[in-house]
Amino acid sequence: MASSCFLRSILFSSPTNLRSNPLFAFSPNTLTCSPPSTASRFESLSVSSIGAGSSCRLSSTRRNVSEVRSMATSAAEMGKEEKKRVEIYDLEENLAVDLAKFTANLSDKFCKERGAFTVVVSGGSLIKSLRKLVESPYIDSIDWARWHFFWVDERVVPKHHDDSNYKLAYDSFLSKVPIPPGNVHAINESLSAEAAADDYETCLKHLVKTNILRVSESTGFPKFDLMLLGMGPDGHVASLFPGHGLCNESKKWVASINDSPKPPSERITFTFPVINSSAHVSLVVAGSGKAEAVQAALKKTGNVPAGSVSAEDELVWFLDKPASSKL
Ligand SMILES: O=C1O[C@H](COP(=O)(O)O)[C@@H](O)[C@H](O)[C@H]1O
Repeated sequence: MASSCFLRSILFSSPTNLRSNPLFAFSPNTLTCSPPSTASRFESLSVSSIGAGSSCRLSSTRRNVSEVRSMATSAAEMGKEEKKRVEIYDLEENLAVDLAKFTANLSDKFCKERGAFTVVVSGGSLIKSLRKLVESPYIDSIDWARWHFFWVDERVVPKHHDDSNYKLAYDSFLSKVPIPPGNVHAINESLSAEAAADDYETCLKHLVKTNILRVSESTGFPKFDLMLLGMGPDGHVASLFPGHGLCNESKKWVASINDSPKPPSERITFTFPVINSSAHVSLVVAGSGKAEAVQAALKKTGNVPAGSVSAEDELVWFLDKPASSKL
């Protein structure tokens, strides 16, 4: 029962980032120098065309307010770019191996540092990409008792329904790992979408009070340790769809949507301020059908919600080769 409240090229936009050196194996916490993982096979791609990556020069000249504001915006954008990297894998199988390693490393770090690990997942294809985590060595080495598990979005359908993101995660992930049931924070699907969103937000606020969930010092929104997200072929993330007004929600933590362009129409979703206040975010995308949306998000050739995703500490795009084919 869930809790009641309900390459190898590592493509960095910052050329100065140490991790752009392929000698630094994937190790988000320690940056230890070791040979790249043999499990993943990458190909080399050039980096310069992805992301802003431009340098910002400041001079002692007096500037007017709008100049200063625009410099601040560019600096903020640059900061986001520096926290972003893109990993491209020949095979989705290798992507899944590294995604498990990445998640296990963060689990280890946060469980040791703060005694809890707050993890958010999306529905869709992401769940299949988490399959290596429920295998050896991770199944036995991860401190599952300290995990707190959330959904970035949910469809307002019964938990046993095929459209339920809870069911998807339960069938292939939660049923296989010993996360305490009270740490699995599912939505209350017996409520209306609006009430379920409010209820989930109340649940998050309670977890903030009890120090399970941190709050971002810079935004005041909850700061999850890790958000694992998929992306739709139209570039949507969570239930934030292209052109939908919810993409601009700036106050709510959790919002409801009754007109989702992708069925089912009734859903609840974390808002962008919550997603982007996370410490670590991974966007996991596979398949050629998503190549255009990946291009739009990373090369800014279009305006898709995935292009607005950022993280306070680190955003990593995990792509397979077909998904990266238009970069
Ligand atoms: O409807 C949804 O779609 C997205 C993307 O799904 P995918 O199968 O194309 O990866 C998913 O991330 C989201 O959680 C879900 O509700």
